[in-house]
Amino acid sequence: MAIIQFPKDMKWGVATASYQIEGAVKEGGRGPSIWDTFSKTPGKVVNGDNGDVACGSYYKYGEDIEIMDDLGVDYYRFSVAWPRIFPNGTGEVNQEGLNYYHNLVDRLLEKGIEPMCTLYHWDLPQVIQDNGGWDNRETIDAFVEYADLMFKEFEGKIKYWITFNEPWCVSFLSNFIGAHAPGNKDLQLAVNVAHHLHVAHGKTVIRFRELGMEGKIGYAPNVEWNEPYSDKQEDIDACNRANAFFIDWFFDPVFKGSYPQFMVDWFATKGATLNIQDGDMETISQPIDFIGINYYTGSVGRYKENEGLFDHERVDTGYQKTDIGWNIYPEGFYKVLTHISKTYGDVPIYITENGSCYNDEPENGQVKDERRTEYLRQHLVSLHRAMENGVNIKGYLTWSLLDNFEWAEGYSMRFGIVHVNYRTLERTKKDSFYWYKQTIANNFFEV
Ligand SMILES: CCOCCOc1ccc(-c2cn(C[C@@H]3NC[C@@H](O)[C@H]3O)nn2)cc1
Repeated sequence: MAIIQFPKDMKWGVATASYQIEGAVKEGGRGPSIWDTFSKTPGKVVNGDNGDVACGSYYKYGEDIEIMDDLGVDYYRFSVAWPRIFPNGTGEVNQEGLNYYHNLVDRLLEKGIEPMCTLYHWDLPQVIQDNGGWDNRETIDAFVEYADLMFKEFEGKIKYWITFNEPWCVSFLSNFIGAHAPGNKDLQLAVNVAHHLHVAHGKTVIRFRELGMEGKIGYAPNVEWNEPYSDKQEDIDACNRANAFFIDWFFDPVFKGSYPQFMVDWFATKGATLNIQDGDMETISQPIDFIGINYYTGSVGRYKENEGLFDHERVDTGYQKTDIGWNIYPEGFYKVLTHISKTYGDVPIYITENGSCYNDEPENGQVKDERRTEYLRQHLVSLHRAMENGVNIKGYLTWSLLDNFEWAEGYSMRFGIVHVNYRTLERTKKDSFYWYKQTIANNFFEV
């Protein structure tokens, strides 16, 4: 048996998001979000599921925190629902919404758990969407107004801030592929949205610095790794494009102050151009304190003319898959982390999401989810290997604490280390929960 030992200052945690766990969508003064609209649109979400109740965490957050206390986490990454704070997106502030998050944060701090707050995890106020959403540059300032209020309100309590979760999902998945809210299918729109998210991120970092806030700020892109099927240049180029879709497009503006030219040119051939205003790139590339990396999967890929957006196809080389159909590819975790470190420097990295979908159900009060434990084990081995190779990893937060509303998959797909009965809202700690608890306590595990 080998021991995988993590550094003494390694931080461990769990992650969730507001629309996926809170429920109480019409309570506490909350206004509607685009996910309330999208989930109620027939055909958009499996089984017509929605976040009306979810895990009931608006009322059960105390129980969730007791579970986290038992788990022994250092950090809890959650998101704030913008429409709980500004029901109409801007203007009048909803004190009940602020009170909810104060109660949550205060309870976390009582337990010695560090809150890591995501300001935007996809639940855009519907009123903002009605005014053009992220395609409208006015939304940038609306977001900065929201962030400014949150910084001031939670000063001294929240010390880790994430501006945007997975800008690739907010832009391309939601406005080009159309699988997530608001469900547009327009490449130019998606490119506009991505740019406006970047500008909003940069302006928020500037505001954070102007306020002289104690704490750290970053953002949390989702990445995958596409490995060339062969050493043929066309396969390498195709995978470079696929990787740039998730990585370069969202890292270069922040860390280099420019978009990757080969991708700008490629998008131009597809009819999508960048609409950059004076000062935008300087705004976007404000130095940040950390970056959150969300990694789930990857693939071997190769060139295929006229296939998809990038003349690129995934090759099924026999990787096992999770219950949501994603490849189990721990090698890709190591490769993407070493690529990011080599390309963008020594920026402190928190793994803000990594986890797997397995739909095991309780039997006699136990959930035997050995496959999830094996996924965790394999990916933590890759993480450790990346750290041994110099990648500046500060912490690991698994997705997710709870089974929850998995967007277009609804409640059909379970990512939690704790099972949720969506009829009774009963929580059941899975076997993976106990393995993760032991790993956190030991700061090592055996392979
Ligand atoms: C080519 C067509 O493809 C259609 C679907 O394409 C995707 C891609 C990626 C995802 C996806 C979902 N998650 C997990 C979430 N991360 C944030 C948190 O809220 C988790 O619930 N990460 N990526 C979904 C769908």
